Amino acid sequence: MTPPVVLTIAGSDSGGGAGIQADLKTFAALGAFGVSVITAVTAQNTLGVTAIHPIPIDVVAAQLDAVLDDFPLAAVKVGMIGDPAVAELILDRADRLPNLVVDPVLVATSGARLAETASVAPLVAYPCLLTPNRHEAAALVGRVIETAEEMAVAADELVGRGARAVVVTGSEGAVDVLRFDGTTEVLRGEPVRTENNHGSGCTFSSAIAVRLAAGDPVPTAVRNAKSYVTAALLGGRDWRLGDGPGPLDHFVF
Ligand SMILES: Nc1ncnc2c1ncn2[C@@H]1O[C@H](COP(=O)(O)OP(=O)(O)O)[C@@H](O)[C@H]1O
Ligand SMILES: Cc1ncc(COP(=O)(O)OP(=O)(O)O)c(N)n1
Repeated sequence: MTPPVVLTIAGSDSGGGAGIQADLKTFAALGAFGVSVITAVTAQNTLGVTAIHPIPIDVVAAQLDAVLDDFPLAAVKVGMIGDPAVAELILDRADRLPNLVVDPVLVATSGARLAETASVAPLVAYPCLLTPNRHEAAALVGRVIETAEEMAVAADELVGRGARAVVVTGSEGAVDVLRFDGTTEVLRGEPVRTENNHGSGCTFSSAIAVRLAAGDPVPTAVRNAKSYVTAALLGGRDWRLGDGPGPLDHFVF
């Protein structure tokens, strides 16, 4: 059977745990055929990021047009975009990008700055499904976010700016807050005690995109994606890949 095609527009992580590499593994694990547009190449491992090379905008546009000209897309995930011109490019082609999920990647867990807040701002006002973690949401709304109540207020504010749905993720505590269609849902997952959480945000947003491609309504897609991330965190809990926070086990099933 022909699988749904899901596109990731994101940066490459040479360490394989986050970015394009995590996205394509998630797509494959969940039954989608993955295609990709690389926005930046990072030299990265589990210990940190040592170099970032943005791909020239005409090459990013050429990749996107090559994909759009040949594949029927069922969903699109956007990760690290680095350059505001990439956000403008995505907005320019947005009517051909169904089920758009935007992870406004700003800072890696290792502390490296991957993008400026201004570079993702244009996409935040587009009716996509937005998946900031607490820190990214804080950067977007301009104040510190700690509690689930503060996550809910921030999600509501971001929906007010134009997003179709917003999930603010809470990392290790496994409490996420979804704001969609006028309602707020607090998702309480199983907190996994693990060092290996590199790429959890990329994996979560990619899994949402696959589930939307499969036809799940937004709340179901988010819940299913959260279950997948929990399973992948549990699967990789005891392995050692690199000396820092390692990747998830995307193929836990
Ligand atoms: N240790 C953990 N146990 C259970 N769920 C986790 C854990 N760490 C992250 N998650 C979940 O992973 C998903 C991605 O969130 P998060 O880690 O906050 O993203 P990011 O990598 O962008 O910081 C969310 O659903 C979050 O609740
Ligand atoms: C190339 C690239 N893109 C995104 C990230 C951030 O990924 P995320 O899933 O938020 O994971 P952590 O960095 O928080 O582990 C990245 N590091 N590299």
